[in-house]
Amino acid sequence: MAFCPIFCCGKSFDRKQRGKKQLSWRVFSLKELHAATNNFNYDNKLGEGGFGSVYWGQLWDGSQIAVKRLKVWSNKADMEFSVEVEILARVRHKNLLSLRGYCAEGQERLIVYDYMSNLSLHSHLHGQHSAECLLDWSRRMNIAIGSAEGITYLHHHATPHIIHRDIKASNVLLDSNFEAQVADFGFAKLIPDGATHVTTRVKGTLGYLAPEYAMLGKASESCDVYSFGILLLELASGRKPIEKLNSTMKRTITDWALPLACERKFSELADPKLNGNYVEEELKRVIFVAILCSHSQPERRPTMLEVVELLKGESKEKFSELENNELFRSLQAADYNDGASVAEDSSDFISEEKETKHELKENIGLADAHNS
Ligand SMILES: Nc1ncnc2c1ncn2[C@@H]1O[C@H](COP(=O)(O)OP(=O)(O)OP(=O)(O)O)[C@@H](O)[C@H]1O
Repeated sequence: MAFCPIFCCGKSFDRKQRGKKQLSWRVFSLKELHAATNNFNYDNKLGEGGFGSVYWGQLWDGSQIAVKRLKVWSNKADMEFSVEVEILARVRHKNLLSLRGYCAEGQERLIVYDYMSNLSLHSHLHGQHSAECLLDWSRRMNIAIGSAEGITYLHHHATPHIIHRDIKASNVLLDSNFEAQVADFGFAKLIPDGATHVTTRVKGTLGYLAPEYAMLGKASESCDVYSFGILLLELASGRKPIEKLNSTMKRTITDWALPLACERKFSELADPKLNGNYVEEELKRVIFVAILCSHSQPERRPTMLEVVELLKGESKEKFSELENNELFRSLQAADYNDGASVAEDSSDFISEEKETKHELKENIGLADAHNS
Protein backbone atom coordinates (compact mmCIF):
# COMPACT_ATOMS: atom_id res chain seq x y z
CA MET A 1 0.00 0.00 0.00
CA ALA A 2 1.21 3.43 -0.87
CA PHE A 3 -0.31 5.45 1.98
CA CYS A 4 1.70 8.44 3.00
CA PRO A 5 2.82 9.03 6.58
CA ILE A 6 0.59 12.11 6.91
CA PHE A 7 -2.38 10.00 6.16
CA CYS A 8 -1.52 7.21 8.56
CA CYS A 9 -0.94 9.29 11.65
CA GLY A 10 -3.33 12.13 10.88
CA LYS A 11 -1.43 14.40 13.25
CA SER A 12 0.21 16.72 10.78
CA PHE A 13 -2.77 19.06 10.52
CA ASP A 14 -2.69 22.55 11.74
CA ARG A 15 -5.16 22.32 14.64
CA LYS A 16 -6.51 25.81 13.99
CA GLN A 17 -7.20 24.94 10.35
CA ARG A 18 -8.91 21.74 11.41
CA GLY A 19 -11.17 23.48 13.87
CA LYS A 20 -12.41 25.87 11.19
CA LYS A 21 -14.56 23.31 9.46
CA GLN A 22 -15.33 19.63 9.78
CA LEU A 23 -13.86 17.68 12.66
CA SER A 24 -10.77 15.60 12.00
CA TRP A 25 -10.92 12.64 9.68
CA ARG A 26 -10.86 9.05 10.86
CA VAL A 27 -10.52 5.49 9.62
CA PHE A 28 -13.79 3.72 8.83
CA SER A 29 -14.25 -0.05 8.86
CA LEU A 30 -15.62 -1.72 5.76
CA LYS A 31 -18.40 -3.16 7.91
CA GLU A 32 -19.46 0.32 8.98
CA LEU A 33 -19.52 1.58 5.38
CA HIS A 34 -21.47 -1.49 4.22
CA ALA A 35 -24.04 -0.79 6.92
CA ALA A 36 -24.17 2.94 6.08
CA THR A 37 -24.75 2.39 2.35
CA ASN A 38 -27.04 -0.65 2.58
CA ASN A 39 -24.24 -2.81 1.15
CA PHE A 40 -23.47 -0.28 -1.58
CA ASN A 41 -26.96 -0.69 -2.86
CA TYR A 42 -27.68 0.52 -6.39
CA ASP A 43 -30.42 2.77 -4.98
CA ASN A 44 -27.80 4.57 -2.89
CA LYS A 45 -25.63 5.36 -5.89
CA LEU A 46 -25.14 9.10 -6.46
CA GLY A 47 -23.14 8.77 -9.63
CA GLU A 48 -20.00 7.47 -11.23
CA GLY A 49 -16.75 9.22 -12.04
CA GLY A 50 -13.44 8.30 -13.59
CA PHE A 51 -12.26 6.31 -10.58
CA GLY A 52 -15.36 4.70 -9.24
CA SER A 53 -18.88 5.06 -7.94
CA VAL A 54 -20.13 7.39 -5.25
CA TYR A 55 -22.78 6.19 -2.78
CA TRP A 56 -24.97 8.03 -0.32
CA GLY A 57 -24.89 6.66 3.22
CA GLN A 58 -25.97 7.35 6.76
CA LEU A 59 -23.83 6.64 9.81
CA TRP A 60 -25.04 5.36 13.17
CA ASP A 61 -25.11 8.95 14.49
CA GLY A 62 -27.50 9.99 11.70
CA SER A 63 -24.97 12.02 9.72
CA GLN A 64 -25.03 11.68 5.95
CA ILE A 65 -21.96 10.73 3.98
CA ALA A 66 -20.86 10.20 0.38
CA VAL A 67 -18.55 7.23 -0.12
CA LYS A 68 -16.32 7.02 -3.18
CA ARG A 69 -15.53 3.37 -3.91
CA LEU A 70 -12.71 2.77 -6.34
CA LYS A 71 -13.85 0.42 -9.07
CA VAL A 72 -10.85 -1.33 -10.54
CA TRP A 73 -7.95 -2.17 -8.37
CA SER A 74 -4.62 -1.63 -10.07
CA ASN A 75 -1.29 -0.04 -9.26
CA LYS A 76 -2.38 3.05 -11.15
CA ALA A 77 -5.57 3.38 -9.14
CA ASP A 78 -3.57 2.79 -5.99
CA MET A 79 -1.35 5.72 -6.86
CA GLU A 80 -4.29 8.01 -7.68
CA PHE A 81 -5.99 7.04 -4.45
CA SER A 82 -3.02 7.84 -2.28
CA VAL A 83 -2.54 11.15 -4.14
CA GLU A 84 -6.13 12.15 -3.55
CA VAL A 85 -6.03 11.09 0.05
CA GLU A 86 -2.78 12.89 0.81
CA ILE A 87 -4.01 16.12 -0.72
CA LEU A 88 -7.42 15.99 0.88
CA ALA A 89 -5.94 15.23 4.25
CA ARG A 90 -3.93 18.45 4.11
CA VAL A 91 -6.47 20.86 2.72
CA ARG A 92 -9.18 22.52 4.77
CA HIS A 93 -11.20 25.49 3.54
CA LYS A 94 -14.90 26.40 3.73
CA ASN A 95 -15.22 26.08 -0.07
CA LEU A 96 -13.30 22.84 -0.52
CA LEU A 97 -14.92 19.46 0.05
CA SER A 98 -12.95 17.94 2.87
CA LEU A 99 -12.19 14.37 3.61
CA ARG A 100 -14.12 12.80 6.43
CA GLY A 101 -12.25 9.55 6.46
CA TYR A 102 -11.12 6.53 4.53
CA CYS A 103 -11.25 2.77 4.52
CA ALA A 104 -8.56 0.44 3.21
CA GLU A 105 -9.39 -3.19 3.86
CA GLY A 106 -8.36 -6.07 1.63
CA GLN A 107 -8.87 -4.97 -1.95
CA GLU A 108 -11.32 -2.21 -1.02
CA ARG A 109 -10.26 1.45 -1.10
CA LEU A 110 -12.91 3.96 -0.13
CA ILE A 111 -12.97 7.66 0.65
CA VAL A 112 -15.63 9.18 2.86
CA TYR A 113 -16.87 12.77 2.42
CA ASP A 114 -19.68 14.83 3.87
CA TYR A 115 -22.79 14.40 1.78
CA MET A 116 -23.66 17.54 -0.17
CA SER A 117 -27.44 17.50 -0.22
CA ASN A 118 -27.80 19.83 -3.20
CA LEU A 119 -25.48 17.68 -5.30
CA SER A 120 -23.44 19.26 -8.07
CA LEU A 121 -23.68 22.57 -9.91
CA HIS A 122 -23.88 20.49 -13.11
CA SER A 123 -27.06 18.79 -11.87
CA HIS A 124 -28.70 22.24 -11.40
CA LEU A 125 -27.54 23.73 -14.69
CA HIS A 126 -27.98 20.77 -17.02
CA GLY A 127 -29.05 17.69 -15.07
CA GLN A 128 -31.66 16.25 -12.78
CA HIS A 129 -32.39 19.53 -10.91
CA SER A 130 -32.32 21.90 -13.87
CA ALA A 131 -36.12 22.03 -14.26
CA GLU A 132 -36.53 23.17 -10.64
CA CYS A 133 -34.72 26.48 -11.29
CA LEU A 134 -33.26 26.64 -7.78
CA LEU A 135 -30.31 28.80 -8.75
CA ASP A 136 -31.44 32.40 -8.52
CA TRP A 137 -28.94 35.16 -9.22
CA SER A 138 -27.77 35.67 -5.65
CA ARG A 139 -27.05 31.95 -5.28
CA ARG A 140 -25.13 31.98 -8.55
CA MET A 141 -23.05 34.95 -7.43
CA ASN A 142 -22.35 33.24 -4.12
CA ILE A 143 -21.32 30.04 -5.90
CA ALA A 144 -19.04 32.01 -8.26
CA ILE A 145 -17.27 33.78 -5.38
CA GLY A 146 -17.19 30.72 -3.10
CA SER A 147 -15.70 28.39 -5.69
CA ALA A 148 -13.20 31.12 -6.68
CA GLU A 149 -12.15 31.38 -3.03
CA GLY A 150 -11.75 27.60 -2.77
CA ILE A 151 -9.48 27.51 -5.84
CA THR A 152 -7.59 30.59 -4.60
CA TYR A 153 -6.83 28.65 -1.43
CA LEU A 154 -5.41 25.76 -3.49
CA HIS A 155 -3.27 28.08 -5.64
CA HIS A 156 -2.08 30.64 -3.13
CA HIS A 157 -2.43 29.38 0.42
CA ALA A 158 -2.03 25.59 0.48
CA THR A 159 1.53 24.41 1.09
CA PRO A 160 2.76 23.34 -1.36
CA HIS A 161 0.41 24.97 -3.87
CA ILE A 162 -2.07 22.72 -5.61
CA ILE A 163 -3.31 22.74 -9.21
CA HIS A 164 -6.77 21.18 -9.34
CA ARG A 165 -6.64 20.23 -13.06
CA ASP A 166 -10.30 19.26 -13.39
CA ILE A 167 -12.37 22.32 -12.52
CA LYS A 168 -15.86 21.78 -13.93
CA ALA A 169 -19.52 22.05 -12.93
CA SER A 170 -19.76 18.44 -11.73
CA ASN A 171 -16.84 19.08 -9.38
CA VAL A 172 -18.56 22.02 -7.69
CA LEU A 173 -20.85 20.51 -5.07
CA LEU A 174 -23.54 22.43 -3.19
CA ASP A 175 -24.32 22.01 0.49
CA SER A 176 -27.75 22.46 2.08
CA ASN A 177 -27.31 26.26 1.92
CA PHE A 178 -26.12 26.18 -1.70
CA GLU A 179 -22.61 27.07 -0.59
CA ALA A 180 -20.03 25.87 -3.12
CA GLN A 181 -17.59 23.12 -2.20
CA VAL A 182 -14.96 22.40 -4.84
CA ALA A 183 -14.46 18.63 -5.00
CA ASP A 184 -12.37 15.91 -6.59
CA PHE A 185 -8.73 16.37 -5.99
CA GLY A 186 -8.01 13.01 -7.54
CA PHE A 187 -6.29 14.71 -10.44
CA ALA A 188 -4.45 17.31 -8.50
CA LYS A 189 -0.72 17.09 -8.07
CA LEU A 190 1.37 18.92 -5.56
CA ILE A 191 3.60 21.54 -7.15
CA PRO A 192 7.02 21.84 -5.54
CA ASP A 193 7.63 25.34 -4.16
CA GLY A 194 9.21 27.63 -6.73
CA ALA A 195 8.18 25.58 -9.73
CA THR A 196 6.03 27.49 -12.20
CA HIS A 197 4.57 24.53 -13.95
CA VAL A 198 4.83 20.80 -14.18
CA THR A 199 4.69 18.89 -17.44
CA THR A 200 2.67 15.84 -16.87
CA ARG A 201 -0.23 13.75 -18.09
CA VAL A 202 -3.24 15.55 -19.47
CA LYS A 203 -6.33 14.87 -17.43
CA GLY A 204 -9.41 16.93 -17.58
CA THR A 205 -12.68 17.37 -19.34
CA LEU A 206 -13.15 18.61 -22.87
CA GLY A 207 -14.62 22.08 -22.98
CA TYR A 208 -12.78 23.12 -19.84
CA LEU A 209 -9.22 22.37 -20.92
CA ALA A 210 -6.82 25.27 -21.44
CA PRO A 211 -5.32 25.05 -24.96
CA GLU A 212 -1.71 24.88 -23.75
CA TYR A 213 -2.60 22.08 -21.36
CA ALA A 214 -4.49 20.13 -24.02
CA MET A 215 -1.69 20.58 -26.56
CA LEU A 216 1.46 20.37 -24.50
CA GLY A 217 0.40 18.86 -21.19
CA LYS A 218 1.74 21.88 -19.31
CA ALA A 219 -0.30 22.13 -16.14
CA SER A 220 -0.15 25.36 -14.20
CA GLU A 221 -2.46 27.44 -12.03
CA SER A 222 -3.49 29.40 -15.13
CA CYS A 223 -5.00 26.20 -16.61
CA ASP A 224 -7.36 26.15 -13.62
CA VAL A 225 -8.09 29.84 -14.23
CA TYR A 226 -9.05 28.98 -17.82
CA SER A 227 -11.39 26.18 -16.67
CA PHE A 228 -12.86 28.47 -14.03
CA GLY A 229 -13.62 31.06 -16.73
CA ILE A 230 -15.60 28.43 -18.65
CA LEU A 231 -17.42 27.48 -15.46
CA LEU A 232 -18.34 31.15 -14.82
CA LEU A 233 -19.79 31.52 -18.31
CA GLU A 234 -21.76 28.32 -17.80
CA LEU A 235 -23.08 29.57 -14.44
CA ALA A 236 -24.20 32.93 -15.85
CA SER A 237 -25.65 31.68 -19.14
CA GLY A 238 -26.87 28.18 -18.30
CA ARG A 239 -25.17 26.97 -21.49
CA LYS A 240 -22.84 24.01 -21.80
CA PRO A 241 -19.09 24.55 -22.42
CA ILE A 242 -19.47 23.12 -25.92
CA GLU A 243 -22.62 23.34 -27.98
CA LYS A 244 -23.37 21.18 -31.00
CA LEU A 245 -24.28 23.39 -33.98
CA ASN A 246 -24.84 20.60 -36.48
CA SER A 247 -23.61 17.07 -37.10
CA THR A 248 -20.00 18.17 -37.63
CA MET A 249 -19.53 21.57 -36.00
CA LYS A 250 -19.42 22.55 -32.38
CA ARG A 251 -19.10 25.98 -30.80
CA THR A 252 -17.35 26.79 -27.56
CA ILE A 253 -19.11 28.89 -24.95
CA THR A 254 -16.41 31.58 -25.25
CA ASP A 255 -16.92 31.87 -29.02
CA TRP A 256 -20.60 32.40 -28.32
CA ALA A 257 -20.14 34.84 -25.43
CA LEU A 258 -17.36 37.15 -26.65
CA PRO A 259 -19.24 38.92 -29.47
CA LEU A 260 -22.23 39.45 -27.16
CA ALA A 261 -19.95 40.84 -24.44
CA CYS A 262 -18.33 43.21 -26.96
CA GLU A 263 -21.76 44.50 -27.90
CA ARG A 264 -22.77 44.68 -24.20
CA LYS A 265 -25.78 42.44 -24.86
CA PHE A 266 -26.02 41.22 -21.30
CA SER A 267 -29.67 40.23 -21.46
CA GLU A 268 -28.76 37.73 -24.19
CA LEU A 269 -25.88 36.39 -22.13
CA ALA A 270 -27.98 35.76 -19.00
CA ASP A 271 -29.53 32.35 -18.45
CA PRO A 272 -33.16 32.56 -19.73
CA LYS A 273 -34.15 30.62 -16.59
CA LEU A 274 -33.38 33.75 -14.58
CA ASN A 275 -36.29 35.49 -16.33
CA GLY A 276 -34.39 38.75 -16.31
CA ASN A 277 -33.93 38.64 -12.53
CA TYR A 278 -30.26 39.44 -12.11
CA VAL A 279 -28.10 42.34 -11.02
CA GLU A 280 -26.70 43.75 -14.25
CA GLU A 281 -23.52 45.12 -12.67
CA GLU A 282 -22.74 41.69 -11.19
CA LEU A 283 -23.57 39.84 -14.39
CA LYS A 284 -21.24 42.19 -16.25
CA ARG A 285 -18.46 41.46 -13.77
CA VAL A 286 -18.96 37.70 -14.09
CA ILE A 287 -18.97 37.80 -17.89
CA PHE A 288 -15.91 40.05 -18.30
CA VAL A 289 -13.92 38.15 -15.69
CA ALA A 290 -14.94 34.81 -17.25
CA ILE A 291 -13.82 35.85 -20.72
CA LEU A 292 -10.50 37.17 -19.47
CA CYS A 293 -9.94 33.93 -17.50
CA SER A 294 -10.47 31.83 -20.61
CA HIS A 295 -8.06 33.80 -22.80
CA SER A 296 -6.03 31.51 -25.05
CA GLN A 297 -2.77 33.09 -23.85
CA PRO A 298 -2.07 32.03 -20.27
CA GLU A 299 -0.09 35.20 -19.49
CA ARG A 300 -3.17 37.32 -20.25
CA ARG A 301 -5.28 35.49 -17.67
CA PRO A 302 -5.71 36.91 -14.16
CA THR A 303 -4.65 35.03 -11.01
CA MET A 304 -7.37 33.56 -8.82
CA LEU A 305 -6.63 36.24 -6.21
CA GLU A 306 -7.47 38.89 -8.83
CA VAL A 307 -10.54 36.91 -9.90
CA VAL A 308 -11.94 36.99 -6.35
CA GLU A 309 -11.26 40.71 -6.04
CA LEU A 310 -12.95 41.44 -9.37
CA LEU A 311 -15.96 39.21 -8.73
CA LYS A 312 -16.55 40.85 -5.37
CA GLY A 313 -16.36 44.26 -7.00
CA GLU A 314 -13.72 45.32 -4.49
CA SER A 315 -11.74 47.43 -6.90
CA LYS A 316 -13.69 49.80 -9.13
CA GLU A 317 -10.50 50.89 -10.88
CA LYS A 318 -9.49 47.34 -11.78
CA PHE A 319 -12.96 46.63 -13.08
CA SER A 320 -13.10 49.71 -15.26
CA GLU A 321 -9.66 48.74 -16.60
CA LEU A 322 -11.07 45.32 -17.42
CA GLU A 323 -14.21 46.74 -18.99
CA ASN A 324 -12.11 48.94 -21.22
CA ASN A 325 -9.74 46.14 -22.12
CA GLU A 326 -9.18 46.05 -25.89
CA LEU A 327 -10.59 42.53 -25.81
CA PHE A 328 -14.08 43.94 -25.26
CA ARG A 329 -13.85 46.96 -27.55
CA SER A 330 -14.29 45.23 -30.86
CA LEU A 331 -14.81 41.78 -32.19
CA GLN A 332 -11.45 40.16 -31.82
CA ALA A 333 -12.61 36.61 -31.34
CA ALA A 334 -10.02 35.21 -33.72
CA ASP A 335 -7.20 36.86 -31.81
CA TYR A 336 -8.71 35.90 -28.48
CA ASN A 337 -8.80 32.19 -29.12
CA ASP A 338 -6.16 31.93 -31.84
CA GLY A 339 -8.89 30.98 -34.29
CA ALA A 340 -9.67 27.80 -32.40
CA SER A 341 -13.01 26.16 -32.87
CA VAL A 342 -14.03 22.66 -32.16
CA ALA A 343 -14.84 20.50 -35.11
CA GLU A 344 -15.80 16.88 -35.32
CA ASP A 345 -17.00 14.60 -32.64
CA SER A 346 -14.75 13.99 -29.71
CA SER A 347 -14.94 12.28 -26.39
CA ASP A 348 -15.92 14.30 -23.35
CA PHE A 349 -13.22 13.05 -21.12
CA ILE A 350 -9.54 12.48 -21.57
CA SER A 351 -8.28 9.98 -19.09
CA GLU A 352 -5.44 8.15 -20.75
CA GLU A 353 -1.84 9.25 -20.76
CA LYS A 354 -1.05 10.85 -24.11
CA GLU A 355 2.58 11.16 -24.94
CA THR A 356 2.63 13.16 -28.13
CA LYS A 357 1.12 16.41 -29.29
CA HIS A 358 -0.28 14.67 -32.34
CA GLU A 359 -2.08 12.05 -30.29
CA LEU A 360 -3.51 14.76 -28.11
CA LYS A 361 -4.79 16.87 -30.96
CA GLU A 362 -6.48 13.87 -32.48
CA ASN A 363 -8.06 12.94 -29.22
CA ILE A 364 -9.69 16.21 -28.37
CA GLY A 365 -10.80 16.96 -31.91
CA LEU A 366 -8.82 20.19 -32.10
CA ALA A 367 -6.52 19.03 -34.86
CA ASP A 368 -4.77 22.05 -36.39
CA ALA A 369 -7.28 24.52 -34.99
CA HIS A 370 -4.87 26.04 -32.47
CA ASN A 371 -2.11 26.41 -34.99
CA SER A 372 -4.07 28.40 -37.49
N1 LIG B 1 -19.90 14.54 -1.33
C1 LIG B 1 -20.82 14.38 -2.28
N2 LIG B 1 -22.09 14.67 -2.03
C2 LIG B 1 -23.05 14.52 -2.99
N3 LIG B 1 -22.79 14.07 -4.24
C3 LIG B 1 -21.53 13.76 -4.54
C4 LIG B 1 -20.47 13.88 -3.58
N4 LIG B 1 -19.30 13.51 -4.17
C5 LIG B 1 -19.62 13.16 -5.43
N5 LIG B 1 -20.94 13.30 -5.66
C6 LIG B 1 -21.62 13.04 -6.93
O1 LIG B 1 -21.27 11.74 -7.35
C7 LIG B 1 -21.05 11.71 -8.76
C8 LIG B 1 -19.70 11.08 -9.09
O2 LIG B 1 -18.66 11.90 -8.55
P1 LIG B 1 -17.13 11.74 -8.95
O3 LIG B 1 -16.36 12.79 -8.23
O4 LIG B 1 -16.72 10.33 -8.72
O5 LIG B 1 -17.12 11.95 -10.50
P2 LIG B 1 -17.32 13.22 -11.45
O6 LIG B 1 -16.82 14.44 -10.75
O7 LIG B 1 -18.72 13.24 -11.94
O8 LIG B 1 -16.39 12.81 -12.65
P3 LIG B 1 -14.81 12.75 -12.71
O9 LIG B 1 -14.36 11.50 -12.06
O10 LIG B 1 -14.61 12.77 -14.17
O11 LIG B 1 -14.30 13.99 -12.04
C9 LIG B 1 -21.18 13.15 -9.26
O12 LIG B 1 -22.45 13.30 -9.84
C10 LIG B 1 -21.09 13.99 -8.03
O13 LIG B 1 -21.91 15.13 -8.15
